[in-house]
Amino acid sequence: MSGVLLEAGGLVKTWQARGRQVAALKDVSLAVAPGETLGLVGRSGCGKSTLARVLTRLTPPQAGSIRFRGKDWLSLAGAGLRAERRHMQMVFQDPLAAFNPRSTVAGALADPLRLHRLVPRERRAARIGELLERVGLPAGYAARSILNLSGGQRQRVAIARALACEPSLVVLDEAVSALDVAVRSMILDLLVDLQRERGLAYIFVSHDLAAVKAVSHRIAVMEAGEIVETGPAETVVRNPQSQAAKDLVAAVPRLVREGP
Ligand SMILES: Nc1ncnc2c1ncn2[C@@H]1O[C@H](COP(=O)(O)OP(=O)(O)OP(=O)(O)O)[C@@H](O)[C@H]1O
Repeated sequence: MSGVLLEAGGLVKTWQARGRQVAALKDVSLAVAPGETLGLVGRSGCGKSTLARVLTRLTPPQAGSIRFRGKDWLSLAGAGLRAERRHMQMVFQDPLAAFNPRSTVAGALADPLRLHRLVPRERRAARIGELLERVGLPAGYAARSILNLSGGQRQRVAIARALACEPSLVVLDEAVSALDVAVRSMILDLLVDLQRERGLAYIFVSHDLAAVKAVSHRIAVMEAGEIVETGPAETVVRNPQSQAAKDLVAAVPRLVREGP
């Protein structure tokens, strides 16, 4: 893990809501190395999703800079942006919202392969089968409707779709929060395996410190639109410095705090 894959500085995002201004990001800076997982944790409303959306360019910030893979990410446009986008993928809490619900699994996975011309047409079906098997689903699931999958299976398809793009960074926003505990730990194991295998970096956004600690190398703690603490995951959990981190740590079971 050397060098910097993503570097954001001075991000500011203020939402306008019914005549009111909400400062969701006040002056946020962070960096992620290749192959690293940065956990982003904080209580509801602190600005985590806004930060994920700004980093993935779903929402423009009012100020700040982002360098990704050595390029000025916020100034890319047109074909340059389309080409670069595949390197940063996002997985949301509710994958149904990210898929066309009328699509089959194969359709959902074929889109990025076609769009980014990643495999020739005649190899597409085989690649879809490989991707499904890699995330722990039978290749035969390709023919199923997205609607006929469980939440955990849908999240596996969302991960497969991100992988199809061969990204360097995947931003996961509450990606396991809606899953039951057993499925959640299987998906977390899958994410860690994929990272080891492919050198992927993750930004893992969650309000759940236990899940964040399970996968993160470093943790950034957010509070009211600011990152108030960043450090190695073990250090933040064992010896939190900010009040926000102390509150999060106090809310998780002792076993998680003290680790194996
Ligand atoms: N599209 C929007 N329009 C107006 N205000 C918004 C919008 N999105 C977020 N906000 C506001 O910005 C603040 C930060 O919200 P955000 O969703 O980023 O926080 P969060 O930490 O991800 O919270 P949660 O875990 O509850 O999703 C909140 O006060 C929220 O109400």
